[in-house]
Amino acid sequence: MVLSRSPARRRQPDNSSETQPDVPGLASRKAAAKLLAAVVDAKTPLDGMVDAEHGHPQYAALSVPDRALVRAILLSALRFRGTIAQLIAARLRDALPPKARALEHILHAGASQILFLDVPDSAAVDLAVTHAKSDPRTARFGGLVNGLLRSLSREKETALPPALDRAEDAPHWFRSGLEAAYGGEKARTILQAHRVEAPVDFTMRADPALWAERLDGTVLPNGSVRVARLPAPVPDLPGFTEGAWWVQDAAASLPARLLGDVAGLRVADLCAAPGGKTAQLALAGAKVTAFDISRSRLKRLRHNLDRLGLEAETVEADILRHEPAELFDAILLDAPCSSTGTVRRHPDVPWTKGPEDVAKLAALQRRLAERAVQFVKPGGRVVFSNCSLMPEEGEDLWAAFLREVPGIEPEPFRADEIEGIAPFVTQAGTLRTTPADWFSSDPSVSGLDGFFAARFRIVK
Ligand SMILES: C[S@@+](CC[C@H](N)C(=O)[O-])C[C@H]1O[C@@H](n2cnc3c(N)ncnc32)[C@H](O)[C@@H]1O
Repeated sequence: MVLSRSPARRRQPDNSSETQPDVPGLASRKAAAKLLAAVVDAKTPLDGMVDAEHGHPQYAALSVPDRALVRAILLSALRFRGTIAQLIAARLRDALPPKARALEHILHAGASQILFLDVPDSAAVDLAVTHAKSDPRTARFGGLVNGLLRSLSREKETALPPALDRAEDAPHWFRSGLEAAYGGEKARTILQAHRVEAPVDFTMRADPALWAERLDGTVLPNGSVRVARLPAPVPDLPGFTEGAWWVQDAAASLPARLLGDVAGLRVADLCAAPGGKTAQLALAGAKVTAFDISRSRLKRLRHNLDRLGLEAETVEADILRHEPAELFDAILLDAPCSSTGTVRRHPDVPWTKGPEDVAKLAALQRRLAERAVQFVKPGGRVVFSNCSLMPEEGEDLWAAFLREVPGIEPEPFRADEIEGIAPFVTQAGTLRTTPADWFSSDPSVSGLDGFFAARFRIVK
């Protein structure tokens, strides 16, 4: 079915939803389209907008179940953005005009529900139509929204599988970056993994086997426990209140361990919040000082450590300016990055970031890594890490750092340092994980966050 846009009508737009605020389900659909616009058009990260306390007002005004629905609509709309765009385009005679942004977001939010969510198609269509009619920018497209989404609902069984095969669900800059870094085949596996919600990994204070049983998970080679889908919100799971574990992707648990035996050492965690790696270092017996530039994130770190019954000194500071009173025995620098390694959890990342952000963040990381050198005693170790998949923030940055920064020498990782890491240790002795790693026949328990890590020692 091919639809064309209906001609503009003279009559005033129907603002019925403004005057009928209690059309059930309408507020959540409006919030979904609004937040989709904020991500795609204004490049606003989703996390802040769906924050329980400080989220977008339209989101914050919703009930808890409606918020969950909005998040689900957005996650699918972003994970399958190319597929949805292709299925919409196939049902239009003319491409949507570039200015029809509001209409595009209503269609994408509606299609996300019809194709990927357990929402009755009729409700998804009717609410999208009501939404379109209620907005002066889209009021005249009510008929188009109705026809297009109904056609999608009728034809989805046959239309979706080939569209999934054909469509590219990531923007060009991101796909080409992955292809250049990992080659076509691995890039495709990574992009495929990005369509599936990541499993949840836990780092245990002790006894992973016992907790794997209690949480209905499995113990991974590195000792993390993996659960495909949580049966309840994290604070309601067994072990939360007593601080038996914390949520941490298995790949994110590796950098702190690659500092080696830190028992009794003074260790600085230079970009520490919210504190997953600080907790590991404290648990391993280090005397940890956790630095972070963000007061609110440090507050979260302290809250997390309190729950876990672990201790660390916390310092709110910009480490580009801060001068340590005393040098440390070892440093962990888990630097701010493009977060392109966490797309399974944050499918907005490829749409809110671009190559210019990667370049800026790589430059910042280089400055932070140079500062790290100033925090550590001669002979001390530094592990640098981040959750980016882009070599500009990883392998390339590391090669330039080694060439250009005096007074350091690399300390390559060994394949047997931590059980299970052998496949991730590169020829250069760095660590590289991707969502295509630890891939099994069941995608819901496969993959790792994308991480880069490297280690050096101060020789001055
Ligand atoms: C990737 S996150 C760290 C995650 C943390 N290591 C963990 O495992 O939970 C990066 C952190 O760096 C902090 N940060 C960014 N620039 C900084 C700076 N100049 N000085 C100190 N902290 C900084 C951010 O506030 C953020 O909390």
